[in-house]
Amino acid sequence: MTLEGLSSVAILGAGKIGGAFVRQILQKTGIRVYATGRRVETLRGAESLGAVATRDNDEAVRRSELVVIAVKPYHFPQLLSEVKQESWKGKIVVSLMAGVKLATLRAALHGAKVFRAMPNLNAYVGKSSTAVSENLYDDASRTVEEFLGLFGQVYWVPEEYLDVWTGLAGSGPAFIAEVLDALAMGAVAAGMPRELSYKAVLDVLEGTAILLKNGFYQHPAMLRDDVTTPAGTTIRGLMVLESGGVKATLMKVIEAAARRSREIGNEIDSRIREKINSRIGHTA
Ligand SMILES: NC(=O)C1=CN([C@@H]2O[C@H](COP(=O)(O)OP(=O)(O)OC[C@H]3O[C@@H](n4cnc5c(N)ncnc54)[C@H](OP(=O)(O)O)[C@@H]3O)[C@@H](O)[C@H]2O)C=CC1
Ligand SMILES: O=C(O)[C@@H]1CCC=N1
Repeated sequence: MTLEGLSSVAILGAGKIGGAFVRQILQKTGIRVYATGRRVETLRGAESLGAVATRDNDEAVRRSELVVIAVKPYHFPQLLSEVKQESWKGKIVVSLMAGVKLATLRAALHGAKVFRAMPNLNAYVGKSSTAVSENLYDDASRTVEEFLGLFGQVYWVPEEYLDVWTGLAGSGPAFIAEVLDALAMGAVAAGMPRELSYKAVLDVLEGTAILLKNGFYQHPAMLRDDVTTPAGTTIRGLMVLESGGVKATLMKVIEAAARRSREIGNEIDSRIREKINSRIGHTA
């Protein structure tokens, strides 16, 4: 199935990332979107974007060919109890939940073609960097790749990289935002108004990203060296950066976020297995 062959998509949990997906799908395609949530504000928000908003997750799944799971990982067990098992059959399901493993998803969503993806909030403007696992089904994989392409760049990666990807690219916008805020505050401390500092720092970010992305430098360290004049201003700043252990700290930031993604995956797996076992116990 190509994207053009898709008539309806369900977004289960039209919150921050789910809402960004709803927005892009409706801006770029004629696909009908069923968006779910619990609070009136969530449903109204989705409706105002042009989605069919409902609290009924089962109905949203039944009426759609492709289903996106965009609830928090710890809400996944509850979501599962709201959708009949047979409703998942034959559906393409793309989970955006941090940490939740393919094995867990496959155990929970019998009969569905399951994908685990990790986008980021830049999906709101079609600039996500999204990793997805695994490329097992010909037709469905093509559909998923085209679908995720609506939100930005798509990379097929082995599942073993997805927790790191979550720490780096999924959480990334928050880390970059913190760094930008700190740099702008530094300029304020040195005497420049906040608004002007913020504008300047965003320009620096954009230009640096373009230089690196377009291959003008093979490595960020080469760009750094071109900026750095002997006994100039940059080297003085770099010395402070080094003595503050900023680079090591940022490396640990990504490591810690990736570790948390793995922990979440294990926690949710135990909860889902318990749920499945108790269901089997019930029917035996
Ligand atoms: N935020 C981000 O940048 C990214 C998040 N993710 C992943 O996406 C998922 C969502 O995160 P985020 O968008 O930040 O979280 P939000 O809390 O903004 O969105 C989650 C949504 O799920 C809804 N929800 C919860 N339970 C149910 C249910 N039983 N039925 C229907 N809707 C339900 C909530 O509805 P209500 O508001 O009405 O309570 C809420 O709107 C997480 O698993 C996260 O790991 C992945 C990549 C980036
Ligand atoms: O903080 C989180 O857990 C989610 C996953 C990636 C971005 N936000």
